[in-house]
Amino acid sequence: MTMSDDHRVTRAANLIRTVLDFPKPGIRFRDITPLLGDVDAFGDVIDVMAEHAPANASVVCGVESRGFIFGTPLALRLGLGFVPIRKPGKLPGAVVEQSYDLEYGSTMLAIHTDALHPDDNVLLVDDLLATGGTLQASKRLVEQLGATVAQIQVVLELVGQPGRDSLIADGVQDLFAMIGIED
Ligand SMILES: O=P(O)(O)OC[C@H]1O[C@H](OP(=O)(O)OP(=O)(O)O)[C@H](O)[C@@H]1O
Ligand SMILES: Nc1ncnc2[nH]cnc12
Repeated sequence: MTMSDDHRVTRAANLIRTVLDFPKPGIRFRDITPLLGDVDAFGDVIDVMAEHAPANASVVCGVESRGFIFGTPLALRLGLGFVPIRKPGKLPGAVVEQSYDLEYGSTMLAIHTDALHPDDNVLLVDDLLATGGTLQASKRLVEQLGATVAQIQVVLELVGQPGRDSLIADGVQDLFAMIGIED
């Protein structure tokens, strides 16, 4: 069965709204808020993510801020702890940081240095994969702490953007993207 044969995935995909020229001219913004507002569809998305999670995952890491929306319920569903990867200046303890480029800008991400152990197998979660810059930086943060990325999950992949290829070139072997949208 492909993902598009799963009525749960089809319904979720139909609840993603496209907003033209947000936040900058030329960007087709994929807005997940209609999906989040539908409790059945939102619950289905977490179910499908949990069904695809690797059995050896020891912790879920989610990327601020939309990665938190999917990463925290997924962690609870899997019975795992959650580690936030945050934008700069937000985490109070000692951190490691990585800078990265976005489809519409450039910024940094950080993780607490004591958040992961070298034997952790991380399930890394975000809402959307576009250029891949966010998840590449996040993977580097996990690896800077000596842990391993067991799998990356995103709800939405912008097909035609370089994200998938750049993550694969970076050594990602397990990438689950629930919904692909031609960009
Ligand atoms: O693959 P990329 O080109 O890196 O783009 C994907 C990232 O962009 C968005 O986050 P954004 O930085 O807009 O922050 P937000 O989640 O706080 O809205 C999205 O939630 C992903 O994290
Ligand atoms: N086109 C897009 N829509 C929503 N979030 C994004 N993050 C990066 N690109 C995006």
